[in-house]
Amino acid sequence: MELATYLSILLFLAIFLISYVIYSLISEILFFRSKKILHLGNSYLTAFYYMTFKSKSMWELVHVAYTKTRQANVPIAGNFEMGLVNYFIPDLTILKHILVKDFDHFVNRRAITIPKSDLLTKKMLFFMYDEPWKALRSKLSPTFTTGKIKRFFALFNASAKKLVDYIDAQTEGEVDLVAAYSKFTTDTIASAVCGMDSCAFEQKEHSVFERMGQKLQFSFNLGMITRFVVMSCFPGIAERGMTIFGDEVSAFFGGGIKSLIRERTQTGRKGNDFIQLMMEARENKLAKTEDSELESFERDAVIKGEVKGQVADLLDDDGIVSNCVLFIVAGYDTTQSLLLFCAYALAIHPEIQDKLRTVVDEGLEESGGDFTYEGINQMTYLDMVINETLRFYPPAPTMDRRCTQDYAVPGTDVVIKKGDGIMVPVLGIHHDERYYSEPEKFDPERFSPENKGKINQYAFLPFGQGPRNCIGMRFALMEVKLAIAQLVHNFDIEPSKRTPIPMEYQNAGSLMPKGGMWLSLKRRPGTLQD
Ligand code: HEM
Repeated sequence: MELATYLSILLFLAIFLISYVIYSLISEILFFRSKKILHLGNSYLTAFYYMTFKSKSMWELVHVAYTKTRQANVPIAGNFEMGLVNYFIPDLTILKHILVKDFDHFVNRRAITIPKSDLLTKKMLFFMYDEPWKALRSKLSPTFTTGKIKRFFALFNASAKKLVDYIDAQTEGEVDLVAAYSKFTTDTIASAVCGMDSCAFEQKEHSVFERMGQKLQFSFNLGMITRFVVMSCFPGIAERGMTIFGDEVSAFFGGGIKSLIRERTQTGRKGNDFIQLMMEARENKLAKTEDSELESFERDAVIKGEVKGQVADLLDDDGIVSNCVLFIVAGYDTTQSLLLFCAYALAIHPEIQDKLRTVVDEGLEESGGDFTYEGINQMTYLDMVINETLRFYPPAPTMDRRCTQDYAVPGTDVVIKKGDGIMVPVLGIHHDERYYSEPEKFDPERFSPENKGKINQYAFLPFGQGPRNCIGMRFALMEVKLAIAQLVHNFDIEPSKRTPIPMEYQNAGSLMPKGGMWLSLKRRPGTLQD
């Protein structure tokens, strides 16, 4: 091809692209203007501008959008995302309707359509819609009750002790807690979800489970973005064998979990893990939790009305594989994020750390020198510190829904159409001075027994709200409380030269520090675990 022809084609394509971008931008602006809704700007151009010229992460970008809505004092704003109308909702009354009261209009997430050939994700609760989601969620809820989580306590404690030894062996002044907590969450998840020993602490290099577990993370690399785009825009192509996490991971988890199910079915042997709980759930052997046992967060999560979906093939062996993998994915990054920011907050607030240590040490003595489930639950100040960390650094800074039936937003003229998306700006709400006085102050006292009743429940959304909330909350909180109790009991935590102050975030699926979480950890002499 001649150079001139080649250049003409390039020029034509460039003009076409620029015209398309301008056309899309104008249509987007006109769309929101006609509805009298604050337009947040084109999501791609805004992302490009802030990430390139202002070095902001995607989470700070969502915060910029939140500030815009606060300044304009509007209950709802919007933009387009991947061709989808996306409503950004900072108003707590509207959120209460969307997440709980009118949940039947917002049962689904904005999730992509998963190819039926992808073993690891095709039956994940997270990606399920409508009646099948309701059926599966109703089946899985009893696997996360207090009694079941209590059974995992000994596993969590064993992993927390390995964590202490691991950190102790590292201490050369400063430690990057990202690696330590990655091993800890891998270890707890491997044993609680699949009854496997991850060997994460035993090996200097990453163990196989750790390596495979890390490949299960949603990240914003080119490969994963491309797969998501193909799955969203060209589901037909995705159906020809495309998987989200790749074949090696599919073979590892798919093969391992299925052979465990087979072995248990043949021998009758039982395990203390989610595989076992799901096998019992599919045989209807798990008792339904009584309403009287539920806290308000869980009562709001109860699915109202008759559940029509059939669960039989959702929890077959493939279904157990998909949902084991979901628990590994959902519980890894989020839990690690909470642990990291809690350690960070304690390092930069020594007075809070001292108070927490006194509570933990006293509790430990009362329970005879080792942590117990009941003892950890009685540490009110530990609960307050974790809650304040979840407010200040929510591991999931946004969450979403998709509208399933046209919906007139109460108190406004806005009608959200079927198929439109909703974004809930959790991070922004958690730092809004309308709901928290001095929101930029890290203050666990907000969550003291006297004060916590004053917080609007829709202004505290670390685990979401309503029937689609986080099913693993109890699991995560117990695991994190134990690990933090072990940390403050065994170490003095201080900032080091490399500690990021102020904090900067990376572009990751959960809120994560940029460049690691370096802290100085000094072993306390005479600790009970010595
Ligand atoms: C600190 C740790 C965690 C945080 C902050 C967290 C947060 C969240 C949030 C915000 C959601 C969406 C809720 C909504 O849309 O209303 C969610 C969903 C979910 N989480 Fe968690 N999570 C954590 C740990 C876990 C763990 C340990 C598990 C499992 C063992 C888990 C399993 C799930 C599942 C299965 C869903 C989807 C529920 C559904 O679609 O019905 N999470 N989580």
